[in-house]
Amino acid sequence: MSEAIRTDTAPRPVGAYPHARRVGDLLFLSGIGPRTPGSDAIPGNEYFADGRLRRYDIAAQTHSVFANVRAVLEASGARWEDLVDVTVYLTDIARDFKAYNAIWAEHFPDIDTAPCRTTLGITALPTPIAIELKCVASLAPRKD
Ligand SMILES: N/C(=C\C=C\C(=O)O)C(=O)O
Repeated sequence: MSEAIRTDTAPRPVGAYPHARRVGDLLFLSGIGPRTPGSDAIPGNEYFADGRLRRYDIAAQTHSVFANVRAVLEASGARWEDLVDVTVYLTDIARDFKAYNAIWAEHFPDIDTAPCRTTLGITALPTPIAIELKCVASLAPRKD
């Protein structure tokens, strides 16, 4: 049996999926991006008059996606420290890895308690975002 979690404190899903699903002591999050809950605005994005993306700010997006992941965790009864595995998708890994990696270290300062991480460069994401996180959290008691 599993429980689907949806929350207004995270960006609305762009398809028919929940923000997270709890299966026993494990919590699986859907891919979460940096869109602002409620408005869909992407922090730091600037657009030309015709709507094309002019520039984006990977630092602003990275802080925002972490805040959104925190919101889903909290709505699910989990904490930041419960994250055990994170897959990070970047649409321009050559440009953005360094800045994103530095912000990651701010949010996970202790390597002994940080989640496992895999970072991938990909061609595109479904919305005009540059970073998306796919996370797994464990609600089982930890020993560290
Ligand atoms: N998780 C998905 C998209 C998320 C986009 C966003 O947060 O902007 C999906 O399509 O599976």
